[in-house]
Amino acid sequence: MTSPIHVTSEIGKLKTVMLHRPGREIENITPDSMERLLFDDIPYLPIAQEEHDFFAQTLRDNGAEVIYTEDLAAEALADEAVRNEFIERQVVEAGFVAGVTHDALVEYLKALTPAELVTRIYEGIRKDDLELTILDLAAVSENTEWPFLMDPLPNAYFTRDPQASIGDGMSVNKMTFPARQRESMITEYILKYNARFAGKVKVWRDRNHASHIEGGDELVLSDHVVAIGISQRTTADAIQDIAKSLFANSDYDTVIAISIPHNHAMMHLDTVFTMINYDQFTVHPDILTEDGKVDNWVLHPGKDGEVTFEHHTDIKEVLKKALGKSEIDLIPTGNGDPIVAPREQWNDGSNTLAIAPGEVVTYNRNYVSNALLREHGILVHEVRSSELSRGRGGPRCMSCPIVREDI
Ligand SMILES: NC(=[NH2+])NCCC[C@H](N)C(=O)O
Repeated sequence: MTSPIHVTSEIGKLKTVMLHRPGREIENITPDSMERLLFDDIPYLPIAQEEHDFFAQTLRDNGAEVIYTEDLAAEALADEAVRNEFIERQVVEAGFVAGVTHDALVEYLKALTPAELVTRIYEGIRKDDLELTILDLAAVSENTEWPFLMDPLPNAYFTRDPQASIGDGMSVNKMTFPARQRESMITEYILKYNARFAGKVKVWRDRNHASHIEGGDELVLSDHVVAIGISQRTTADAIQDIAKSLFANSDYDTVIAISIPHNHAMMHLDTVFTMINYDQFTVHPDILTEDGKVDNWVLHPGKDGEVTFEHHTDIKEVLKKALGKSEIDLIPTGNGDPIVAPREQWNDGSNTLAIAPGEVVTYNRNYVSNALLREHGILVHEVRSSELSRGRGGPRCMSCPIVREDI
């Protein structure tokens, strides 16, 4: 069985990548819901779509096949029984376990075609989409001011996070905030029922867990080393859990767990640290102490399926050893300037997507970081970023590599 997924590094030439084109879900954000929906502003959709199309075209122009979650999901949900099960689970996870509202939502969604269903799940379902009469007590308590019964999923264009390709398999993630949790159910159905993936993909860890992990924290450094952020979104126990599964079922034998601040600006490891070449990384200076240290733990297979772990602080030394390099070049976001670095990090200046060793896609607005990358010999393709950046994610967040060439 050859897997349709193959990602053994962050930097191997990108062959297939999964994106989601932002849709009307973006317009279903309001000032009141913004924080809960994990946005800092409301992007202007037509421009966000133009910017996203430009991003997709940049990837295609450089040899990548671009596939869209919305298309994969619609294909996966072609069968009526599968679709009905998906609808039931989406409605339950949106908080309607039974009762009048549950039934009305299920009925409404069942009348849609697969493509419409997927679009509506992303956009959210408003009360006034349904003809609802309040007939039971549960429906009375569900009748809040908020116009949506099922919230929009505006973060879906950050396809990096609900799942992560590692080697020939995936981790399908239990996400941290309710605003995003239903996103990874879409991945689950794609892997299970889309002909491209069905029956061919190993799942290292599924979404049926209490502890959470998100793809922005999962960095594939080589064919046997992954780095995972201990962050606002990824817990240490989830890391230990996926490490055990990788050690038991794959060629991975090293997990470097890197501790980063738990805040919105740096919600994932890939907002402060990315791999861009065999021996080059971007790093936001604020995660390092003055002498360049950061708490990290190196996990290896132990006895009886357990894992061993050692504490380190010298990340350069850890990377050198894990990757077998004599030097590691850490390139600071915003050239380490105390104003430029946090400004450019906020707009994802550290969130570079490597499309080949030493070749990256970045947002054009982070011009100080981009100039520095070029000085360090990196080939930089800039993409437009006025609206997309308002969701607090950059080129790495907006892409889920499915196939990369081995390095
Ligand atoms: N891989 C990433 N850094 N993703 C960024 C996700 C941003 C999104 N608004 C969230 O808070 O979830």
